[in-house]
Amino acid sequence: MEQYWDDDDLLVAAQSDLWNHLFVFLKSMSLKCAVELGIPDAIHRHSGPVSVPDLVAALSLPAARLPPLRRLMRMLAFSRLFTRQTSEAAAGGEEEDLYGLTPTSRLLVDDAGGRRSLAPFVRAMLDPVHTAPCLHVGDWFKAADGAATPFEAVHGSVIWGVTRSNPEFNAVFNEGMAADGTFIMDVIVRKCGHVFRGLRSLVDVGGGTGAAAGIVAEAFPHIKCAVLDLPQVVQGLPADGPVDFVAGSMFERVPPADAVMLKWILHDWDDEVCVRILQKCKEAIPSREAGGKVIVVEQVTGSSPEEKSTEMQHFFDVWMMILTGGRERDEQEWCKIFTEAGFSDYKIAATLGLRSVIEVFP
Ligand SMILES: C[S@@+](CC[C@H](N)C(=O)[O-])C[C@H]1O[C@@H](n2cnc3c(N)ncnc32)[C@H](O)[C@@H]1O
Ligand SMILES: COc1cc(-c2oc3cc(O)cc(O)c3c(=O)c2O)cc(OC)c1O
Repeated sequence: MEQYWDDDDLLVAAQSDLWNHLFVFLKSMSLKCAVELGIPDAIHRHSGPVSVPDLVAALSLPAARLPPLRRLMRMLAFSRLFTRQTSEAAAGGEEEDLYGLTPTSRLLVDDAGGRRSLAPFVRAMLDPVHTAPCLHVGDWFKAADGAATPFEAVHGSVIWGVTRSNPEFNAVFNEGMAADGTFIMDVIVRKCGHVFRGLRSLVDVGGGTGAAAGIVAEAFPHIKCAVLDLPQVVQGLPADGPVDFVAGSMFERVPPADAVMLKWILHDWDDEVCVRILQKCKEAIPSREAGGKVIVVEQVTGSSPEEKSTEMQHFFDVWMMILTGGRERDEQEWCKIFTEAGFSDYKIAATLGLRSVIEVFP
């Protein structure tokens, strides 16, 4: 230890690492700003790399914001959200950096009817309702008031209570989840459509505003698709579309179907509650021989050899700890929950990035 502190190179490297931990939040906050300003859309509309003066004009920003926008764009390009190239100076003019989209910022562009834009997801996750509890995790650890999560300690209610009492946040949250639902279900039906083949009906439990179920209905028109979610989520949604909406609670009754989908639901809850949810799902489906199954879309931690993915899995686990009191699980932990809920077998049908599609059989 002594030796370590005697090495100035290590000392300075440790300080740089500390700064990295300290200021990495500026990455999220600058991303939030870029989405709020609509920078990815503006670059897309320009159909080619764009200078900062052109961006200021396209976004109708005050001229005084030109120098700070240059600095923000330089940082975002360094973080690989945008590309940056220096243009030739026009005769007598100044050199201007030009900014373009990367595959990451392309995900934030609202085209094809907004289908693939993940901008609403960014808005939802970085909404102050979500970020405020992240600033109070230390207080929550020390408090003896019994709040189950930092979210509850700050907002005085679980997240589903806030979506009920705060219509603005309810809309932002549901739009964010729908953006992700459309994005990932498109990939799931392409990459592991066999999971849905042969089904006559499917109910997406906690399926939000029906984005994921809508993709299944579009890809497999013969499957009768329904969504069960809380009243504040499904009320007012169209009754004549490809998906039927049922207002209710998965703790009371799951509508009968060949398959139940649980996408990003179980990680919101502790093991005992997951078992109860799965038991309700099991009551809703026929036997395995008759085609019954539960389709779980969740992370299986430890399944990726990449350090970056593993870091993200830890982030998710802490995110769930802060917001819902849920957790991420490895394969053994999933297996235990499925078995305790009375299921006989499961199969990891595919792993797409950070999430896996798991078929769970009665
Ligand atoms: C994390 S979101 C996931 C939404 C969607 N499945 C997705 O992956 O985008 C959790 C969903 O569970 C719903 N939910 C929470 N409690 C519920 C309950 N008791 N019964 C039915 N849905 C519930 C929420 O309203 C929300 O839509
Ligand atoms: C679907 O991809 C992601 C989902 C989430 C996420 O975020 C929340 C936020 C919240 O207030 C309550 C919740 O129950 C959830 C979720 O269940 C949930 O899955 C977060 C992500 O990145 C941090 C996602 O990529």
